[in-house]
Amino acid sequence: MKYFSLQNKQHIVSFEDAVVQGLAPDKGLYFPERIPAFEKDFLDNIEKHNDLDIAYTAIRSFVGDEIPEATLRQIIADTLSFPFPVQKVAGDIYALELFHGPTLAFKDVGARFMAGCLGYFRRNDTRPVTVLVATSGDTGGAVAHGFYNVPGVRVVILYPSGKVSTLQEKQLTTLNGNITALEIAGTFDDCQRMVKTAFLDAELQAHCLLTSANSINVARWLPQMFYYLLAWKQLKTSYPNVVFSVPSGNFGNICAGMMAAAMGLPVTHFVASTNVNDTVPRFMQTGQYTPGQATPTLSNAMDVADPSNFVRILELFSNSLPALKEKLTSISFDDKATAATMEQVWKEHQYMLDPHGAVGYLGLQQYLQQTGAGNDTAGVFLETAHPVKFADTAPASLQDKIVTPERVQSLYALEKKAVQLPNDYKALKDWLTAN
Ligand SMILES: N[C@@H](CCOP(=O)(O)O)C(=O)O
Repeated sequence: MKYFSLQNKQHIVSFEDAVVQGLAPDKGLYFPERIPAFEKDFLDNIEKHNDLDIAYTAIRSFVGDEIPEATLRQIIADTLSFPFPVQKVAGDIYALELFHGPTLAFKDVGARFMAGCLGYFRRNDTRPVTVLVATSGDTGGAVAHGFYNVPGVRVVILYPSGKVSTLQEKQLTTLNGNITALEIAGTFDDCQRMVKTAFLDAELQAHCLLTSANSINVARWLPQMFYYLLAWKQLKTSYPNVVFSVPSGNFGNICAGMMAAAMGLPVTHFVASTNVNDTVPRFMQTGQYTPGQATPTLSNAMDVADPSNFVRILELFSNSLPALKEKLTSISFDDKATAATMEQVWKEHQYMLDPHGAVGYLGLQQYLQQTGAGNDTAGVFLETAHPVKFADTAPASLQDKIVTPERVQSLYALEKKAVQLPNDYKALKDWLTAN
């Protein structure tokens, strides 16, 4: 499989180059040259396959022969070492729980898969690589954990000061070792812009080898397809149809699901549920893509005004808005609705939503009501993070009911270590050059 830059289709690279570079030199995201199709027999019998085989079947065409089968299978086994259960919440509504990994968010899958691929590609290379990553909350912790102590790799995480939760900040700032956190006086979009500018800076590139671990990197983006296949495996024998509602910020997760659908996974419809950072819902209505400034919300990991991966979604639909509308609906919800839904779902169904899951639940409910879907349709919202990550901003009535998983209990006592930087690319460049 080869990959082309979405800024210039003539710029074509291997999977390895796409992973190691992260972003094309023209700032374009890489996109696969062709969309492979799942075999009918595989989809018809998906429930008979184990999770590792499903993931291998989904990803192998994208990797081609650039990683030997046994190594790729091992990377997948290391990536998927925790469960991805579909939990019934009410009637035909299900939560696909993606928070059972080490950092309690769905980003663990992409971060671990990418760390495995990068480790393989750099096995004979002694030059250190710097993984540069921008986070609005969850990516940073997952990347820090996934790349912690990986030889020859140093991770630099940019996060918006005062805009991540207490636990998210602890996950980013307490590992130390090969992980450094830069606390930027700006928004996530500012952090993402600084990271993308660094990839275009030839002078900096000559000084240090840089790659990205945001979902702009194909090895972070594509393994997110696994969630949708693993959910379908659990639901297929009970439902002919499935609708996924995906809490969306940088749109990598939903874009991976839509890639799986383009490969043949029978998904009836996708709902991209956002908070008030509604660039995509507005685009779907008006055809105008006008990102403004991000607004801080309860679902902070989705506080993204200019989602990087939306161009990939457009590419999947040959940039046709009418074609995209056939498969995707996008709806935004404010914090008032989010908090009220968290309280209501707990009261009525004893299911503890996190704010991102609550936005996903709201989008699903609205879409199913509007379309009058019957009980032959499983409605699945993605529970992308554990509620404890947002315990400090959860409605007061829920705070003492949120259980802290053992694997993060010790984090609260650890000391935060972060370097404060202004919202200014030159400050980042100077820091990277000096360090
Ligand atoms: N929601 C993200 C923002 C970055 O998204 P990514 O999937 O492109 O890394 C976060 O939690 O940091």
